[in-house]
Amino acid sequence: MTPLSENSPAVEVVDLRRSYGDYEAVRGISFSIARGELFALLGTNGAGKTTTLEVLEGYHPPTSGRVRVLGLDPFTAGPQVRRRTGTMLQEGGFFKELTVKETVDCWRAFTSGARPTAEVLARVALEPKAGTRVSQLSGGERRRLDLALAVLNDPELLFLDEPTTGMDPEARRSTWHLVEELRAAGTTVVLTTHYLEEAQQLADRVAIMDRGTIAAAGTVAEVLSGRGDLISLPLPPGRELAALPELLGAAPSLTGGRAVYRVPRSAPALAALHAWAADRGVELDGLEVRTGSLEDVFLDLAAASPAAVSSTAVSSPVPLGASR
Ligand SMILES: Nc1ncnc2c1ncn2[C@@H]1O[C@H](COP(=O)(O)OP(=O)(O)OP(=O)(O)O)[C@@H](O)[C@H]1O
Repeated sequence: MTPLSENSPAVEVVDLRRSYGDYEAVRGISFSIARGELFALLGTNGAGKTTTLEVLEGYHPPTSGRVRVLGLDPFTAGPQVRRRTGTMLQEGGFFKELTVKETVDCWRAFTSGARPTAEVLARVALEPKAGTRVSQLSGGERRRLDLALAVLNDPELLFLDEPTTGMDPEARRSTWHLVEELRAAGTTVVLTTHYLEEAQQLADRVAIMDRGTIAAAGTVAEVLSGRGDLISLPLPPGRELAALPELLGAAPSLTGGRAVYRVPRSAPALAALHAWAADRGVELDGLEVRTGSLEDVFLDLAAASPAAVSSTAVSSPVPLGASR
């Protein structure tokens, strides 16, 4: 067993490739995750996130490239890695006839160092459902049970594959709170999500996958840097507003009933816009300004590869596509 020094990364991926038959789902990606970091793997549908996660979790070997988790090869050293990691899969494999409490008791029986059942249920606010059969839980409650089981023994490294899918906004926020607490206690977290607000809220760093490669990576600020701000007005524009592309130095994209202009910085663009409007007595009704978001990065990826992204990306939190 290779020891993990304090400074070695919790996860190291070098030129990972993974094929299913002739189809290469992951095409040579590299990244590393420091201990205690929360890293979000984002991407379009079918981009290769789950495949990457499954290689990290030791379910598949890489087709080529090198992967280390807590200093170990997760495929050949599966049991050692699994003792120190927690995993919340997209689909939990529950016995549906057991109650919530029986499910936790059952998992505790074969997990060393597991927390007491009452504490586990309290962590995810499922105490009132302790006696309910798993088959009668809502989708969001089942995800909370999944999460409780993933953190049963306070893992050093936690894999969360779309943890809040199906949760209502309150449950989502309390899950974020729990994930933040775990991270504050030093847990490294690898998260995949289609909710971009979730990544913006939680992640120290993100990598955005598209068709098996990493299209952008860094802190959210780094990924957004240089992308500019967005100024938008409702459509149809008044006749005078036809001059705006020249004034703002950008042609608009037409989306959601609005003309959206991307400018390098909003402050000088707005000053020029208001001066221009005051000179001509033009009203700028419905003017909105916002900084760029991860959603914009996705919309750009969608424009480059329309088939890869669902068309539902409108407002946050936004599921950019359904789970497999
Ligand atoms: N067992 C498999 N056999 C063949 N192809 C597969 C298999 N699993 C995944 N794929 C294909 O590999 C590609 C990547 O799939 P993957 O599930 O890793 O993507 P993803 O980014 O997690 O997508 P989503 O966001 O839709 O869950 C997809 O085109 C998928 O159809």
